[in-house]
Amino acid sequence: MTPEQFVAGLPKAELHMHIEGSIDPELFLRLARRNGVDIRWQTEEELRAAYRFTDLQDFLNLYYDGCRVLVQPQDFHDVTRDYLRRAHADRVLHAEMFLGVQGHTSRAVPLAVVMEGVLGAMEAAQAEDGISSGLIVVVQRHRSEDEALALLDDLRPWYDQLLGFGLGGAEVGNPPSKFAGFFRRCRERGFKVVAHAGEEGPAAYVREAVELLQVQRLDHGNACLDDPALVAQLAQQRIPLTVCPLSNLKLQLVPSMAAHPLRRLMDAGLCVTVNSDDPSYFGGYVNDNYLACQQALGLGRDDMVSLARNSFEAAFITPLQRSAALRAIDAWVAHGAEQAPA
Ligand SMILES: Nc1ncnc2[nH]cnc12
Ligand SMILES: [Zn+2]
Repeated sequence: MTPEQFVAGLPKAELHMHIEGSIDPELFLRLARRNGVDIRWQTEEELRAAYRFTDLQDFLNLYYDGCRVLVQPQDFHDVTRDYLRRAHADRVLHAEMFLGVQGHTSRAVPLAVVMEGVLGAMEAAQAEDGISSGLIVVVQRHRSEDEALALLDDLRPWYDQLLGFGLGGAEVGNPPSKFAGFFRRCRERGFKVVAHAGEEGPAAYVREAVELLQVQRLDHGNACLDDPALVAQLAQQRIPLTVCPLSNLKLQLVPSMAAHPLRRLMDAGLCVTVNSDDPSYFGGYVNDNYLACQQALGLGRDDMVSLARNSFEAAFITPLQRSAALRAIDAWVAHGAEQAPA
């Protein structure tokens, strides 16, 4: 069995992807036409060529602009349903998805349009493909904490259908401490909390996310390696990292995949997971990310199995879901061993 076949059949969870980052070029053009939205590109090739970024802000400028093609509930439904179909094809059993609601409400798209479209697609994916999913609302860190608090109240009608809250957007200059009150209120209301930290920002931001925001998971977290005491703390508390290798490469945070810190994070004893972040902008879905690491960092089957097991340890799922997923991994590993050349 080739590494491609092994990864393709390996049961996994994806825990770090942005719904708005999964509009593939074909859907993007279709939605722009459907809604009469003026865009700069006419063909899928032109769009793909535009997906070259110098840093996170350069990417975010294009990404927020791209959100303009999402207008009606059906648009939010289509992009979510397409992603979950694609994830199911990568043998993702469970996906936790980020939704950047403020990128839509700030364009006067009603909250109900966004939420009903996305939640309907999650139900359809569960019914049709058996893939489970959870929704995490990410607030934009360049906006104020008051805006985040207002959004938390506005989302009250959907509390039962939300997993939790996260923090995304332009990291440097917008430290986690800016949102300490918001995260406290999210926790008081019983939500899971996660935050992007240490993607472009320093180890000090990772520490703030853990100590001030009390996150249950770190999104990226790569910069923790600059602070050995912090690494020891993350390992001891078993706070998972949702690492996004192709994203880091495309945003020029690492010079090559061979230089990616994934292996060092794993060797430090951290609960590391592999994810796609914004798959259509960064040129790869979750299995592409596993394979890029496997090839550049020489990961063996055991490493890939560890990453998949970690994804279910880190997921916000029930113990029953977790044990079923771990059994599915064991079954695939046993099957893989039977298929191995003598
Ligand atoms: N890689 C990323 N970092 C921060 N915010 C984001 N929103 C979408 N993708 C993001
Ligand atoms: Zn992200």
